[in-house]
Amino acid sequence: MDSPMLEALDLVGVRGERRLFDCLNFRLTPGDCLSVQGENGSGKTTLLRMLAGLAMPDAGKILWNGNLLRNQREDYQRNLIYSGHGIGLKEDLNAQENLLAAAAIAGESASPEQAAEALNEVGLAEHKKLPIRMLSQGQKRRASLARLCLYKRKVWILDEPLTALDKLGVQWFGEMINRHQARGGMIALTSHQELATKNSQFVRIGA
Ligand SMILES: Nc1ncnc2c1ncn2[C@@H]1O[C@H](COP(=O)(O)OP(=O)(O)OP(=O)(O)O)[C@@H](O)[C@H]1O
Repeated sequence: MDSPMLEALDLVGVRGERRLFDCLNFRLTPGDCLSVQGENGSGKTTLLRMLAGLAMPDAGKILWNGNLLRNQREDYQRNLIYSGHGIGLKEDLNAQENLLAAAAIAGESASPEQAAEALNEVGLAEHKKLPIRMLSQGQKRRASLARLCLYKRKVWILDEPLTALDKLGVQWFGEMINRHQARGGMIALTSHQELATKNSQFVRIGA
């Protein structure tokens, strides 16, 4: 297999009594962005968690490079950044410490200088030494997204990455997405806000 590929084949998601989505089919190759759309509670997070290898499909398959994702989760995780609904930061650590801890857990070697540079990129140059609990919601979101600048992974799965970002933040994030696509990265994301992306595929779930 020459280039990476993430594929869903007849994917089904069931929660409780509800069939959230049924027989979804899509394929992401380098430069592609999948935008998952739907109302609150329609199953977007459920789908993204499946694509991140964090939840099992109820039927159908997810393939990574042509093989079942569940049989190669470790390899897949090394290619993935998953950003969930929450910000996933430790409130008592500062942004730089959080970023270095996240990198260590992800098996990435990152120096304090590189972490500081990533935080500069997301506009937190002045705030990187403050405990997360002292940051605004938008600043926390930026600190959480700094991982995308710090380590290079092929697949970004992002659940509501725009939450709490201001206009400039949304613009900056859009540019980052474009750069990732131009480098051959793949993205699956959901957002209740408009985000202009290139090479987008749209999946709408729910009614
Ligand atoms: N473990 C579970 N057991 C039962 N129902 C669940 C479980 N997990 C999620 N659900 C339900 O599945 C539905 C889809 O949830 P999900 O979080 O995927 O929606 P969403 O589209 O991401 O919503 P939002 O836009 O509000 O973030 C919801 O009705 C939720 O209550």
